[in-house]
Amino acid sequence: MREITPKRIREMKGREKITMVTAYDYPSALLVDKAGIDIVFVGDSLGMVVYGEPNTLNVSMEQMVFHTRAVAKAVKRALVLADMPFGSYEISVEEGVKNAMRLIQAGADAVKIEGGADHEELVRKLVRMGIPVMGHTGLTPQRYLRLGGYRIMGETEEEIEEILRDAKALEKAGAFAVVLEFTLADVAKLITEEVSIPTIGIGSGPWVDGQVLVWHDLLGIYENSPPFAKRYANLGEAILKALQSYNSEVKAGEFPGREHYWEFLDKKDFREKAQKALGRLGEK
Ligand SMILES: Nc1nc(=O)c2c([nH]1)NC[C@@H]1CN(c3ccc(C(=O)N[C@@H](CCC(=O)O)C(=O)O)cc3)CN21
Ligand SMILES: CC(C)C(=O)C(=O)O
Ligand SMILES: [Mg+2]
Repeated sequence: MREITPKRIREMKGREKITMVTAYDYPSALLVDKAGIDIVFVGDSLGMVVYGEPNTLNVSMEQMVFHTRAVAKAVKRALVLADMPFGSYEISVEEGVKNAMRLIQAGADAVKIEGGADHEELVRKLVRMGIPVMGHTGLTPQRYLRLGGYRIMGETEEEIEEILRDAKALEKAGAFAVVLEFTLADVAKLITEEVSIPTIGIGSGPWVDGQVLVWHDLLGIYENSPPFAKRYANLGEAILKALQSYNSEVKAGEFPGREHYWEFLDKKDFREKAQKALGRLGEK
């Protein structure tokens, strides 16, 4: 059992801000855990930042299982959360249960589902079975086609009502937290006050119980980051410089240098061995 549990996350509301960052592979998950981040999150955003898709609609259960397994191997302390991808939980509660179990068996401590009111039954069933669930409302990227792109949510009375209904449904069904993505900050504040479970915001302002960012946005290794993401480093630039140095050093014959290879000290010894090896090959 890892140190950060859904119960701990729940208890952080009103006491300490919750931090969450995505990771999709072993080395990045090691670093997120080591940094003291509370939740290491295998998001379906991997479809975009790892696989180059224009949205998150083509992410499969297989991809989520493989990436979750790699991340889970690295994490000792943080809570490991895995996204349920598009198509893995909408058709029936049974399919949702089966797929959530696959993510748990791959090493996740909890799963995240987009939507709230529409999936109350699934959330309740998973929680009863012992699978902790995080909800997700506001901008739900899996509704990309209906929304006609990614945009801020909660401008109209109807949208505010929908977000409130989702958050309250999730609380009632037993979810341990809810992501509020790209809502007006006032709406996120209202939700945070209206529900007893922690709200984790992304692009929804400061009046929430925690924040989540995508690894590639935070580190500056993705060109199409959303406008609300903050770049804490410019690793894209650093990586490009390193690759250009390698390229020019190989072309110039400067790499590998003397410290990066091993040679026979006794050249005569080598010539004799090579002679014998060549001769033996010739006999065949
Ligand atoms: N790299 C990355 N970071 C994220 O935070 C993230 C993903 N990918 N993929 C899944 C969702 C999608 N997200 C997004 C992406 C773009 C905007 C956005 O508002 N972009 C433009 C407009 C784009 C459009 O017109 O479609 C903007 O300037 O508002 C918002 C949320 C947040 N999530
Ligand atoms: C944007 C976050 C919350 C997400 O769902 C993801 O990275 O997949
Ligand atoms: Mg997601």
